[in-house]
Amino acid sequence: MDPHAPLLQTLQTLTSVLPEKLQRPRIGIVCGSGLSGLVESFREVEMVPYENLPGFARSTVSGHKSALAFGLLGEGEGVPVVAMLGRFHRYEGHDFPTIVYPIRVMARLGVKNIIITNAAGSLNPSIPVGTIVVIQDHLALPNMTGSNPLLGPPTSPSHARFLPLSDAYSPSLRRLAFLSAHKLALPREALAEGTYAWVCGPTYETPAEGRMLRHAGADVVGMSTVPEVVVAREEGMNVLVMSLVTNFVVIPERYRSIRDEVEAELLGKKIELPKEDVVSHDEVLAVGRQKAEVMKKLVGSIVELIPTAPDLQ
Ligand SMILES: O=P(O)(O)O[C@H]1O[C@H](CO)[C@@H](O)[C@H]1O
Ligand code: HPA
Repeated sequence: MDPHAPLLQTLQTLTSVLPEKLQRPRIGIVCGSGLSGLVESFREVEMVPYENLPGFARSTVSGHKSALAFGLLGEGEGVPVVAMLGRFHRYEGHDFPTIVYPIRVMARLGVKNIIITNAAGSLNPSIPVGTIVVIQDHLALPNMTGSNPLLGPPTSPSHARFLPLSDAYSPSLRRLAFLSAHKLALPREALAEGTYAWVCGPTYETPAEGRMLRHAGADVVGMSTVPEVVVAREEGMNVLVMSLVTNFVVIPERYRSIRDEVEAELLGKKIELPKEDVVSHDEVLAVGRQKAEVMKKLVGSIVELIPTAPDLQ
């Protein structure tokens, strides 16, 4: 896809269907697997299906809708926001310009701060299922091995050819996440800080892959987000990422030994086997549903605080 061609048409379509007060959202939100319910706290919502928007693909993953939601969030007049109800993943077969197209649209609508959510597996024994991890850094094997979302000519002459990512995750926005958790009286363990590993998917990790990512310093792993972060940074946005831990990545301390089992069997002995978990997308969506309310409140509170932070304007 030529990423430039439809941008103007997309913007014209949005201007023609949206009331004026929703046309310049200040904050963008990306809803992860099972997290599209974030839109329930918006007021004066206008939904624009992706199929009506030139340049937009359709999401094919359950737990992801296919619409942009515009609305007002927070007390008083409310802050104009736009949310992606459904994102695009590389494993769906979308190319990178398509995956990040909605982020480029948000940037042209005037979004300066973006809150990206996702569902992720925990690699860290001290980060249990249900925790919301405020991402401080990422580990992107695809970026390092030839599948970087910025491959190819820059989409604008104003974009840096070599984008620094050491400052990708805004400390000011991360601060607002923890302040919000305090304001909402969430228990301390509801939130954690950590590093997100991006894998292509759609396979979940083997134990050896999970172990490698853990040893490499990742706390959670998922199949999205990093392309959006990279492009949001290229477009000059401040980025906050919050991962909801929906499952543990299976990393057994030692492998079940089939040889031991056979040898024991031959000696007439029985070996007690530990139960081995297998992750499923249904499990991922179920935890999303359980934690929808907390995530909604947290995002709502952060959105309300952003206009009060001078360095985020
Ligand atoms: O990252 P999001 O879109 O929240 O979804 C996560 O959940 C799916 C796997 O269950 C994958 O798409 C993974 O990336
Ligand atoms: N691995 C990769 N992506 C995921 C996982 C996981 O365990 N859980 C949710 N998204």
